[in-house]
Amino acid sequence: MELARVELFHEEQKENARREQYAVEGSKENIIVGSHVWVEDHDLAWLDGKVSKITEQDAEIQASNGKKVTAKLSKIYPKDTEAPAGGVDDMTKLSYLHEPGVLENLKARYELNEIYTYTGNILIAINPFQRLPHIYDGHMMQQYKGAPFGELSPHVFAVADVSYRAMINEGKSNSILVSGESGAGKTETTKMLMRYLAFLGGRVVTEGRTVEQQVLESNPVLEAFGNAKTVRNNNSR
Ligand SMILES: Nc1ncnc2c1ncn2[C@@H]1O[C@H](COP(=O)(O)OP(=O)(O)OP(=O)(O)O)[C@@H](O)[C@H]1O
Repeated sequence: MELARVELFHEEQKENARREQYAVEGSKENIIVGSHVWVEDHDLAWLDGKVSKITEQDAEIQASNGKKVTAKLSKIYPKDTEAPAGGVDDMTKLSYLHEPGVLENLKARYELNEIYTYTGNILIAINPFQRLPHIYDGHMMQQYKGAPFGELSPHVFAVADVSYRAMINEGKSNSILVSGESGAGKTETTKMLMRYLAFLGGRVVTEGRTVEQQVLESNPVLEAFGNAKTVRNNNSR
């Protein structure tokens, strides 16, 4: 799973953007025989299962794939059995904000082609490795225009919109930070941000073409400089 994280920075929101993450490790207080848990797995990253026995600091887990695993209590994490099957659109709604819980939520959404998920006002984007034109078309841009943040499904347009509005209303500079490993989708995400910002502000026509057209047409030229094919990305910059 390739992840890109889009962070929105705004003077007053800088602190909020760094929401404290907490991990709920297993202990004798929150894990008993019969508890549903996550345990690390060499091949699958995380396996879910049910605790069948507890001895001193260890737990024996009957995993859902049939494996029997023994792990330290501090290395297992409680699983929320009531989490919605399709995941939640904001990770702050999860009962347990730990790695397996977060990954399971992103996986559930990805399987439904929901590539965007919020964690507060941070947007997590998962590379779909396929074109999803319907989520970036003109109708979609129109929908996000002026919509309060969090009202519509998580989207890169929502991040661009709130940033643009803050700049206009408060007259302050705003930055959007796009981070992620090679091939995660930073360039594609940035293109969508630029397209949306150009859509909002680029209606002035000069020499027969709108600023929107001119900004977007400059993209392939800029991409041509320093472009390379790497193991992780055919279009790396
Ligand atoms: N939102 C998306 N929709 C469709 N395809 C995407 C999307 N995001 C990424 N991709 C696909 O993944 C490929 C790699 O993405 P991209 O070039 O944006 O990665 P990157 O994070 O900028 O990588 P690098 O750091 O190596 O430059 C794209 O060429 C595209 O095929």
